[in-house]
Amino acid sequence: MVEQLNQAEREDALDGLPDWDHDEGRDAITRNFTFADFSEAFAFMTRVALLAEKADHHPEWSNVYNRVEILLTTHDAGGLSGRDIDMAQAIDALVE
Ligand SMILES: C[C@H](O)[C@H](O)[C@H]1CNC2=NC(N)=NC(=O)C2=N1
Repeated sequence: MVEQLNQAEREDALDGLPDWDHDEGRDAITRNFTFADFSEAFAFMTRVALLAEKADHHPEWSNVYNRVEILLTTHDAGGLSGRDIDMAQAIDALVE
């Protein structure tokens, strides 16, 4: 069973992820990425896909040409969990 973050954990986690927005309706975090072209965007998605498989935690996402929109939430918990925060940090590390 995966537990949702409580309010204090949620605030701490979001403070540590300044590039991510909290979608309150979904209880999710989102970040938009823009790359030079489709090839760069898809290469990034490939790297995220490998992270997701390794963690068994998968993004909701979309891609239009050089843009990638990622939403993270934990379906098994019905909202944000530590798994989303870990995944966001790992994704951020890919683009640092
Ligand atoms: C069976 C499998 O472990 C679960 O369905 C995993 C897979 N990936 C997942 N990804 C996300 N984002 N949330 C989940 O609850 C989730 N659950």
